[in-house]
Amino acid sequence: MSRPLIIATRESPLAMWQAEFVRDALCKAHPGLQVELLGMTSRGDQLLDVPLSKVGGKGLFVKELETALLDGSADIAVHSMKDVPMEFPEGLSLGVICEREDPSDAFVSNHFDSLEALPAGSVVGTSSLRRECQLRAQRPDLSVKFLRGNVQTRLRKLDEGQYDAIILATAGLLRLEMASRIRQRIPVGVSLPAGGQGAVGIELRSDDSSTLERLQVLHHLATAQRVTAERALNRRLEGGCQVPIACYAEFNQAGDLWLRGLVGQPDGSRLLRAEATAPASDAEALGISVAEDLLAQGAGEILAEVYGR
Ligand SMILES: NCc1[nH]cc(CCC(=O)O)c1CC(=O)O
Repeated sequence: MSRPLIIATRESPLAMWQAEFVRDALCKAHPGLQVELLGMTSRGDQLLDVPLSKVGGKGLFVKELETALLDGSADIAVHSMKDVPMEFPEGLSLGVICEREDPSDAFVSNHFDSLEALPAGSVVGTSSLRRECQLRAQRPDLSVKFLRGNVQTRLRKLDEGQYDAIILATAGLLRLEMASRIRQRIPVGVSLPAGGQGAVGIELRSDDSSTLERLQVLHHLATAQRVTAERALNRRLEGGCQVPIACYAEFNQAGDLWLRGLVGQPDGSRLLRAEATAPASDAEALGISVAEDLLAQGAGEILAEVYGR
């Protein structure tokens, strides 16, 4: 019997769901293949004290899941694409991108049906500058309050009455079987999502071609092309998910990629928007050109101010 394929995963409910989804799909596609989960308790955004110089890189730090991939204790790591940094440690790469779930932001409230229905002065919870700047631009009469924690923690804070409404990713709620919590899927034109939102990606050792081959059944080309354009925009703007940058690519009726991007002042006083279309084969160039359009409008100053805080 061949040795099992091991998935390194964080132990939050959403991370576990995604790892189990990949495990189940692999087991179904490859009868007889054993797939095991290796849970890692520490938080994903905690950097380990393992300088990349040890594994051949320079000055970067790898996260715990990636350490497990590099030292061979696991074979793959499953990520929400919107949380995946642009650069990978040497020796690791993104193997496949799975089919995207609903990319929208969700309006969640125990008292109101939609963003539009919120009375003036309502308190809305989010910790995302991207959501905050778009919210404030449309509804300067609302009070946006910081909200942190995983999906469950955020919902608990809502239920305790600390907020009138909160904004979460629709995809996370659907995966956690909390669709009934969604009062409104906010149209992407109203709250432009984060690059990669709703898509799951799989990281593995770059030289592990047999695992990559097994993963191919999970690869979704159209999603990968869309996310490639979005990530190219983020990379050009040096953005992660801690910045007021939104971008979203979809296919238009002509079959081309249509990418919309946005950079906003967190207080909502200024929102820069740009968009363009290109064939999917030019996804990368499309992301760069929309980013450069935003930079030409002054995105650099907004981002420099945010990074400087
Ligand atoms: N930053 C946290 C995070 N990373 C991915 C998701 C949701 C699922 C997804 O986008 O795939 C969430 C929660 C949220 O933003 O509400």
